[in-house]
Amino acid sequence: ETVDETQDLTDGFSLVIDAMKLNGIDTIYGVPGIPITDLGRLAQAAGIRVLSFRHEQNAGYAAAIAGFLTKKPGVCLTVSAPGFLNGLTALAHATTNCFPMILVSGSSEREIVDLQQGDYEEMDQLAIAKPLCKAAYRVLHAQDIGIGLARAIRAAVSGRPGGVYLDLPAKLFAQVINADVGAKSLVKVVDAAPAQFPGPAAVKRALDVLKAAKRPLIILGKGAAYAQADDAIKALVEKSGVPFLPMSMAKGLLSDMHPQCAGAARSTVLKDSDVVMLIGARLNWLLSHGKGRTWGDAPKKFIHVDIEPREMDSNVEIAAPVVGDIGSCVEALLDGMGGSWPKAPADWTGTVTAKRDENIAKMAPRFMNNKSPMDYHGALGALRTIIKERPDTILVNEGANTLDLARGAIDMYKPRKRLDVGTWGVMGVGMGSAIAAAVETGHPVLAVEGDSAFGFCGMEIETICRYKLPVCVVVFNNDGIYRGDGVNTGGGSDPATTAFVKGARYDKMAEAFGGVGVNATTPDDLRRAVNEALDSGKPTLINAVIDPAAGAESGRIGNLNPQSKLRKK
Ligand SMILES: Cc1ncc(Cn2c(C)c(CCOP(=O)(O)OP(=O)(O)O)sc2=O)c(N)n1
Ligand SMILES: Nc1ncnc2c1ncn2[C@@H]1O[C@H](COP(=O)(O)OP(=O)(O)O)[C@@H](O)[C@H]1O
Ligand SMILES: [Mg+2]
Repeated sequence: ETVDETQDLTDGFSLVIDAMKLNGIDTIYGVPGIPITDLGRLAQAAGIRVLSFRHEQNAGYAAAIAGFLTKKPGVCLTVSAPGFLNGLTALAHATTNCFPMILVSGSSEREIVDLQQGDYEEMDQLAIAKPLCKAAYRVLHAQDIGIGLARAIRAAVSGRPGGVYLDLPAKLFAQVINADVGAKSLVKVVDAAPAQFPGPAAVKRALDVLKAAKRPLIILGKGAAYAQADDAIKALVEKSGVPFLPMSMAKGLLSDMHPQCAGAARSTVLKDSDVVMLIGARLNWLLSHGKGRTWGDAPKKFIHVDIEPREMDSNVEIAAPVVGDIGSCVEALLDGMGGSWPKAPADWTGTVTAKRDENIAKMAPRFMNNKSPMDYHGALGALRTIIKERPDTILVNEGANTLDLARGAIDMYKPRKRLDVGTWGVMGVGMGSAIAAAVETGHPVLAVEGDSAFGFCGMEIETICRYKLPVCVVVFNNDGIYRGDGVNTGGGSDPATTAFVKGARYDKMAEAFGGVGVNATTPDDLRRAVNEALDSGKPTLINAVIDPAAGAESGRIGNLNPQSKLRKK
């Protein structure tokens, strides 16, 4: 395009910002630096909220969770090479968890990279990103920025949501074109995530299988939470009368207190059910691949509702695949059920409810203990009460024991209020998730972190203080990974490989940045400090002292760890 200098002009910086605003992208999570420092400044000046983090991985986790919460792609902006690489973990995490996110990274000049002539932060970022995300695009000309961003948005949210990489070489930003040419080049994406309806035959087949069930179960996954088809899902569960099992980030879709919730009877319903309807949940390692002891010997029939056709038969035969977006699929199932539908057999629902109530009663006393130093259940007893009293609070959770025990201990009452490590079990998602949850929803956030998990992202406490976000972080400090009483069997002076400084005071970190720091040694201390934080909305970091001997190696998944057979007893 020749540029007519007598006319209004625009440039790459402005076109990126205009394309984002045109498509409703109002927030960017990132870390400034060459070549995108000015892009961040100009975006902020143009009214986009630009949040600067201390490490790109946390900005990426924030963008991923923003995508999960809003169904619009969360945007993470990084510098080239090292910044891009730091963002990649989050991009791969978003893709694995089906969260829509766009990693936008500045990059080096193609001519120099492709001749490997040693550019500043030289790296072929597009090639490196491709295997780790849903789609990856690079834009070389200013007039292609509009279509480039449009493609990235559609790729992120359509079909199975996921991570997308958008590569913007440094030279692109200062390119100048005529403003009218620029304006015409922008694309406002129409219907980015089109409804995808299931075939009538698939719906009928699924309902026939469900109707014939003697011991049916519905499993709700984070895809069902993401779909924001809350009323339809509730209607399906209640019309069918089938017990439901929420996966971690689907908790609260229907309250954990709902009479059909089988969360506390998980082992029973997985083992004894004869028909299982999966809604936005994969039969991956979290559900033992649909095979083995967990699922008992009785033959099972699976109904699988998912937008990704290739997910069907991924692990076990699917008797009734229902492929489409969850909202459309659940509406179609409800229509197919017509006016009246036989409730799930009473002997089955009775068995499930009895088992659930028995397990809840067994656990109850453990949450009442007032031990000091606290054990997990004593500390969680304080927190579960607070979430029950404050159901709008968003709960962020990571760790091993801190994650596994909190998942079952803290009931959730509303959809998309529990944000945790997701499918990979990656440590370090906590602070980014907490920041995005506060920014995107305005609700107060309670982040319950193992001390090791917190260590991966703890520097973002400064970010939380800087933006004055209503985030209360509770570090379950058991002096280590899994436990704090490990021993260096080599007899040297080094501590055990899983140990941390004994009696560390994480709360003092908050004071460094003007936040509130509290050291809590009893459940009452913890309850008081969290309530004060949630009432004040002030950034707060609570060091909850947990008994170093209270945890189990790798929480609930120790069986995944290979053990040496030759190890001396
Ligand atoms: C990025 C990363 N590194 C390491 C791990 C391995 N890992 C690690 C390091 C965990 C931390 C557990 O310690 P914690 O202090 O966070 O929790 P508890 O001590 O309460 O169990 S849980 C876990 O799977 C991981 N999942 N992700
Ligand atoms: N809008 C949607 N409609 C249908 N399926 C969806 C939608 N969004 C995500 N999914 C699907 O939801 C599933 C989420 O599964 P998973 O991450 O394993 O959940 P969980 O770990 O909670 O069981 C993925 O297979 C994904 O394709
Ligand atoms: Mg720990």
